[in-house]
Amino acid sequence: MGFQQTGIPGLLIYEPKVLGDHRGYFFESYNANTFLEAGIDYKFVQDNQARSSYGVLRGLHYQLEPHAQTKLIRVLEGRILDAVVDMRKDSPTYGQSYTIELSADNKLQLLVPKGFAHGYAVLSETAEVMYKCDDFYNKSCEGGIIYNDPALGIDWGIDLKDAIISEKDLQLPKLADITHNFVF
Ligand SMILES: Cc1cn([C@H]2C[C@H](O)[C@@H](COP(=O)(O)OP(=O)(O)O[C@H]3O[C@@H](C)C(=O)[C@@H](O)[C@H]3O)O2)c(=O)[nH]c1=O
Repeated sequence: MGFQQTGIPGLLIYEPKVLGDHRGYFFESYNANTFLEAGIDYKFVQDNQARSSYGVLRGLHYQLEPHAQTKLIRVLEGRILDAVVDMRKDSPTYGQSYTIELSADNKLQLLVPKGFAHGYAVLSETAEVMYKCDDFYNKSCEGGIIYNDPALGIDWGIDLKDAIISEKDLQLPKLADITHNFVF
């Protein structure tokens, strides 16, 4: 319960406290004070929700400054393999990827700071994913990394032959071909 480190600075796992009783369960899926007490102070301004079926792979995406986004990701239904890549040039873990299974059952949330690329693959028949963002969507600031960049070697937990990927995401470059700098 609470916040766990991932080994990548700023990238945290949050596990809410679930209160069960004879009716089912209740939990605070987000409480700004809980985050503040852990020294985490983001002003989330946009919530996104996406439904996808098995094999859908979205990402890896980020927004550049001045609209870079911190994201807090969780799953309302089903299971996903969530993946992030540290793109902060000044980070000791620059270029490292991190993956975690997030599901409606485990209720884990991943806090992804600015300067990371983010994506996920759906492991269950369907999945409903929700994430909070601390800046608004801005199409002109969008960027991304190709999901199968060999330098990252991300295991998405699905057979990539079955992956369902947008045309936009299939055109994304490798990390090594990205020239802009993310420094925070
Ligand atoms: C991300 C986004 C998209 N859109 C629109 C653009 C487009 O018409 C439609 C679908 O957009 P996309 O194909 O970019 O959706 P998707 O591939 O789900 O994009 C998302 O992927 C995950 C992995 C992230 O981390 C997010 O930040 C976001 O980039 O929704 C918004 O209106 N607001 C938004 O915030």
